[in-house]
Amino acid sequence: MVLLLEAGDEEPEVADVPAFAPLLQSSSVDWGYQTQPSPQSCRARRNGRCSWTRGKVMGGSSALNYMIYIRGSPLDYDEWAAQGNPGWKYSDVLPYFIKSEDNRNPEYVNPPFHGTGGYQTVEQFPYQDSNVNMLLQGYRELGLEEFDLNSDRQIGTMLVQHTTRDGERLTTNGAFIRPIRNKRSNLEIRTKANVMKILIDPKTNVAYGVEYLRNGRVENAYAKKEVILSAGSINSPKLLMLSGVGPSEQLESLGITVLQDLSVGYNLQDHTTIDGVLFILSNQTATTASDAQQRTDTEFYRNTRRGPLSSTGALQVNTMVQTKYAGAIRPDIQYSLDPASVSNFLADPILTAETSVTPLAYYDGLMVRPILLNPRSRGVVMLNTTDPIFGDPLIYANTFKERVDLLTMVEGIKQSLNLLRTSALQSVGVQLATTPLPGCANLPFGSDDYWACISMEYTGTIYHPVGTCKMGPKNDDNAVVDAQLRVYGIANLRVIDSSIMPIIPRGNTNAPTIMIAEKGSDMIKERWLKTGDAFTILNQYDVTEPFDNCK
Ligand SMILES: Cc1cc2nc3c(=O)[nH]c(=O)nc-3n(C[C@H](O)[C@H](O)[C@H](O)COP(=O)(O)OP(=O)(O)OC[C@H]3O[C@@H](n4cnc5c(N)ncnc54)[C@H](O)[C@@H]3O)c2cc1C
Repeated sequence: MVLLLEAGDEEPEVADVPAFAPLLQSSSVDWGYQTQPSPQSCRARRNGRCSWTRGKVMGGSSALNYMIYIRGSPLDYDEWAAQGNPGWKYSDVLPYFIKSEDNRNPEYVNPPFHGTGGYQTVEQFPYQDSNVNMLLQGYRELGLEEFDLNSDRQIGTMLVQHTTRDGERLTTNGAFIRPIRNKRSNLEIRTKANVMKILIDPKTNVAYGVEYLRNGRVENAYAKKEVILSAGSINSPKLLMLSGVGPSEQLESLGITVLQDLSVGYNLQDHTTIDGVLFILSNQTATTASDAQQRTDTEFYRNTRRGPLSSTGALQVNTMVQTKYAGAIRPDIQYSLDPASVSNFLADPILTAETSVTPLAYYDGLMVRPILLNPRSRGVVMLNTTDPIFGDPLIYANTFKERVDLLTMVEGIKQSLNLLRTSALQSVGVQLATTPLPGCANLPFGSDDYWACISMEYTGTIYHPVGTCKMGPKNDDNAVVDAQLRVYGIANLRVIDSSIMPIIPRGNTNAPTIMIAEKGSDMIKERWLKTGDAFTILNQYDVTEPFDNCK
C-alpha cells in the first residue's frame, strides 16, 4: 500500500494553459520562498531577496514550470557516476529518460535518445509566432546548428519540446498519478497534508512513518516498509533536519536531537539568470494584442487547444553555447528569451518581475536570459531559527560567490548581443534597450562593469535548485544519500527528488528529476518484490486516531 501525502491542493485548471505559465507564481500554489540577502546577488530586489518559486500543489513545481524538456549533457551523468555513484552514468540513466517518455515529434528528434508510449508526453508546442522563426534563423546565422539538444550533442539551438499533451501542460501529476488515481486499490492520496517530520526510532535509527498536519490536526502515518521523501530541494532537507538528520551544530542550536550528523542542506546549486538585457521588438514582430483579440484567442484555445495561448511565445527557442570559461566540450550558457513588456520593464524592472500577469503570448520585448549552466558557487538551506517547522527555510543561495560565475555571466550577456547583428533580427528592426537600469546607472552602459552590476543587482533564477541531499559515496563529506538513494545511517528512508543531484545538469531539471523518480521506483520494487512478500505491500501503513492538541 502506498500513501502519498501532498501539502498543496489539486492542480488548478489555469495551470493547463502554456501561455499562463508565470501566472501562478506568488499564488496559493507557490510556497513563496525567498533567498537571504547577499552582497553579490539580488541586490536591487525588494529587501535584497530573490523569489524562489516552488510548487505547493499536486505535481509540485511541474505545475508551475515553463515545461521545457531539456535533459542536460551525457557527460553530466558520467560525472555523477565518476564521483562514486555506481549506476548513474549516462548509459545507465538514458533508459530511464526513455522509459517515461511519450515523444510526439519523432521526426524532429534523434531516435535512439527517445521513447514513445511512456506516461510523460513530450512535444513541441502547436503554435509558433514569427519571433520563433526569427530567433532560429538568427542563431543559424551565428553558426549554431538546429538539432535535438537531448541527443549526444548540446551546443546548438532548438525548437524545444515541452511536457505538454496536445496543447495543454502535462504535469507529473497529470502524467503519472491521474491515470491510476482511484483505480489502484493500493494507492491512497491525501492533499493538504503538510508533513512536519519523519518518524525515526532513536534507538535503532529506523524510519517508521511521518507526522503531518491536516485540517488543523496532527496525524501519524506508519510505514511497514519505507518512507520516501520527495519534497523537493528546499523542503526535503528541511524535513530531514526537523527529523534529526542534518548538521549537528545547527540541529543542536535549535534543540533538535541529532540522530544522524550529515551535511543536509549543503551543496545547493541553481541555474542563475538575470533581468537586464532587453531586446525591443518593432511592430513587425511584436505580438501585443487588443483585449478583443485576447478574448478571441482565449475562446479559440478553449475550443481547440491551439493558437497563441498554446505556447510560451519566443521562450520555446532555447540555445546552448560555450564561453571562454567553459573548459570542456559541454555548454556553460543556455539562452532563453522571455516575452516581456518593454514599457512595464523600463518603468519598474523590480515590480515587473514580481507581477508577471500577462500571458506569454503577448509581448513587445524579449528579456534575454543567459543562464549559468555550470555554477561553481554552492549555497545552503537551513532551518528557520524562529519557527523551524512552519517558518520558511533560510536559503543562502551564494549566487556569484565564486567570481568565475560572474565572469561567465558577463561573457554570456556579451555573446547574446551578437544576435542583434544578424540579418534575421536587423531585417525586422529588433533593437537593444539602452536605457541604463537604475541600480547601475552610474556605470557606462554596455561596459563589462555595467553587465556585472546588472547581474548582481537584477539577479534572477530559472528555479532549478538541486543538490541539498547530495548523492555520494560514504567517504564524501557532503553525501546525504547513497547511490540507492538511501539516507546514510537511517534505515528505510530514501530521498527521491531533485535534491539528490550531486552536480546540477547543464540543462533543465524537470526531466532529470523524472528520470531519478523512474530509477528510484525501480530500486524500491527491486528491494521489496525480491522478498516475494506481495501481501505485505498491501496495508503498508495505518493512520492513528488524529489528536488535536498541537498547533
Ligand atoms: C517557475 C518554475 C519554472 C521552471 N521551469 C522549468 C522548465 O521549464 N523546465 C524544467 O525542466 N524545469 C523547470 N523548473 C524546475 C522543475 O520544475 C523542478 O526541477 C522539478 O519540478 C523538481 O521536482 P521535485 O520533485 O524535486 O520538487 P517539486 O516539484 O517542487 O515537488 C515537491 C513536492 O513536495 C511537496 N511538499 C513539500 N514539502 C512538503 C511537506 N512538508 N509535506 C507534504 N508535501 C510537501 C510540494 O508541495 C511539492 O508538491 C521550473 C521550476 C519553477 C518553480
